[in-house]
Amino acid sequence: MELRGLTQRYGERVVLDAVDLGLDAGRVLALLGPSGCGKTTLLKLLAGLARPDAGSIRLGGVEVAGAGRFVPPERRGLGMVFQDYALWPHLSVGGNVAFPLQMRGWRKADIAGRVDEVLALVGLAGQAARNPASLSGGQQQRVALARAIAARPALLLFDEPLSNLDRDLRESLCDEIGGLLRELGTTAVYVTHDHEEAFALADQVAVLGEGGIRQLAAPEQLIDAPANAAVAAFLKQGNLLPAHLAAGAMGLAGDTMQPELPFGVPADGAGHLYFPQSALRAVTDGGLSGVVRAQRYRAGHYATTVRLRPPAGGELEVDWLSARRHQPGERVRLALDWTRVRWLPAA
Ligand SMILES: Nc1ncnc2c1ncn2[C@@H]1O[C@H](COP(=O)(O)OP(=O)(O)OP(=O)(O)O)[C@@H](O)[C@H]1O
Repeated sequence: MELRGLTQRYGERVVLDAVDLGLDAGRVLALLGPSGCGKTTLLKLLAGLARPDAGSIRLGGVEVAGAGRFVPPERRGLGMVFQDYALWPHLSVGGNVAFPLQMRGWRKADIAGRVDEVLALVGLAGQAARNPASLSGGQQQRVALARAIAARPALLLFDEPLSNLDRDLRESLCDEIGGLLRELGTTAVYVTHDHEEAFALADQVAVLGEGGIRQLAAPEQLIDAPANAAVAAFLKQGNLLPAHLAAGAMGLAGDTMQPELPFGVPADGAGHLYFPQSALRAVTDGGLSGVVRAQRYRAGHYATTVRLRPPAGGELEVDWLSARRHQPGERVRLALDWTRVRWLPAA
């Protein structure tokens, strides 16, 4: 899949602004971003449910949208899974799965075998005769998944497929979809606003925002090294503290420090420190001073939120893994393991 300069406007609003994006065959890409950032718009352009205002889309080396060229959805070789399952209520489970095969002119005998095969793949062996309405939400989404993969599409598109399901089911089905995609080796684009889902499923995650891709990276890299403060703030996988550097001294949460920075010291000015919760430890002297605001026990430690003294008022908090229980309001001092700190530019 290759997008070049892909642009989509609604009236004055530019939702996608000259987006370039590539995905190798057999890989899974998650599109992650806040509500309204254009995830669904991008998916619709890929599916052929909308025409881009500018730019091009190539699938399997073939241009399906571009200057003067537009291949309709049914000729793009895609499978789609939607949030609301979108099963046809007048067809049985098997009828739903068979439908795209019938549309593609498969032979009857081949269709029956393939329907059984994909229903077994999604854990619904022997359920072909059932009415979709008699199934649970999770089972209905499995039928939709079976229908999407039945014709062996070159590209699978998912639009928040798990958001109507409860948490336990979401997690287990997410793992199953991930396993299935790898087993089939299908290229997939998966839209979600759930970070955990994106990290669990995808080889690559594109964080969308401000009309473009803020960062495209593997989950580990996004979590460990977000490209900038906006990405880190959206992902919430670590602590983010505004900081100010002037002549080697760092202004941080009301204190001035002269840290041994592990990174090349950037030019003087404003930025953010980014570090994992485990980079903080309690000390009796020095460090950042703050007040415990909330605490929750998690196997082996207390996940603790500490409110710092921001230099110019307002709220500034860090998350810290403490070995013991603290009372809300208790004063603490936290030292930072500077070897685990990154400096992030503002945007
Ligand atoms: N047909 C349309 N006409 C006008 N504006 C639209 C249309 N479709 C989407 N938009 C606007 O474009 C922006 C991006 O919408 P889109 O549905 O792609 O966002 P999203 O990232 O998928 O959001 P969500 O997570 O809430 O589904 C939104 O501001 C939306 O209101």
